[in-house]
Amino acid sequence: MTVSASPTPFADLEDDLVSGRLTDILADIAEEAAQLILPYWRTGTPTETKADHSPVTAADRAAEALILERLAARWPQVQAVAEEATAADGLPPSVGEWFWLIDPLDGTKGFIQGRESYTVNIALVRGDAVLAGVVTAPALALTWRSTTPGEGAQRRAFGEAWKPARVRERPQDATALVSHSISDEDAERLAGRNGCRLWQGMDSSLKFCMIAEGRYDAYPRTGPTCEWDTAAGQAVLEAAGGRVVAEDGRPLAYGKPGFLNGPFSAIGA
Ligand SMILES: Nc1ncnc2c1ncn2[C@@H]1O[C@H](COP(=O)(O)O)[C@@H](OP(=O)(O)O)[C@H]1O
Ligand SMILES: [Mg+2]
Repeated sequence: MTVSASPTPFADLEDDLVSGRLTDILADIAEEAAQLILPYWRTGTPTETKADHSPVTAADRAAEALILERLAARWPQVQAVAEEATAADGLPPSVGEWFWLIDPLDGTKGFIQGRESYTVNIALVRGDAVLAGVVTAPALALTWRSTTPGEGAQRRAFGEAWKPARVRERPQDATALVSHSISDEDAERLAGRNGCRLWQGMDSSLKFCMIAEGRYDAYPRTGPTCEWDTAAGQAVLEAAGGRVVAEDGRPLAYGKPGFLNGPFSAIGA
């Protein structure tokens, strides 16, 4: 008698991950969300304030609803942890081995002020490690993704073919990216601590992608972020040859209490 192992509920998800189909599909979903967001940008869309005092708009909510619907249709077995659902309904009491981390609109403050660097983020986590991710910048019409594990990162302009994305060797005048929410003094200190003479402010997870494509060298962060702010960017940057390390020197881990990150440094080469 032959006994065949019954496939786990996650076998097709793993197949999609290993074949690279997963981030093909995630990229299409993120770009579809971008098309929902763009009509709200620079049109004076009303802003509400969430319980944590951070801003939210109808664009955040519409994009998240679309992403959750698309993910559930294709992979109904995978739990989703998403910024706006969490803000409305509270944190899930627990997560399974596999889960999505979704930030439908990262860099909302900049989005409201009409800046270009806001992003759509979808990442797949297994245990405490991020395995795959996609970041789309609607206003720039660009998407970055991790590919089959071990096969690098890619970037595409909307409607065009994927091209490889890779971190650069550190130049003489290495440049750090930092959040707009910190002071110039803190930016200079953090950049110096990461071996960068220069620094520039930028919103959202775009910072990870700019390092992943070899335009900048580091993104030090001491202020709090949520796991959905970093997971997709970390997957892209790691695939591109970079690292995102917590204070203990290990890769930034996921599924932590409250889905809250401590300080970290994202580093290119
Ligand atoms: N006190 C806090 N706790 C948790 N996350 C915070 C925070 N203050 C800022 N953030 C996160 O930092 C993100 C902005 O990062 P940056 O300054 O690099 O653009 C915000 O994402 P959203 O714009 O999605 O709310 C928000 O989630
Ligand atoms: Mg965010």
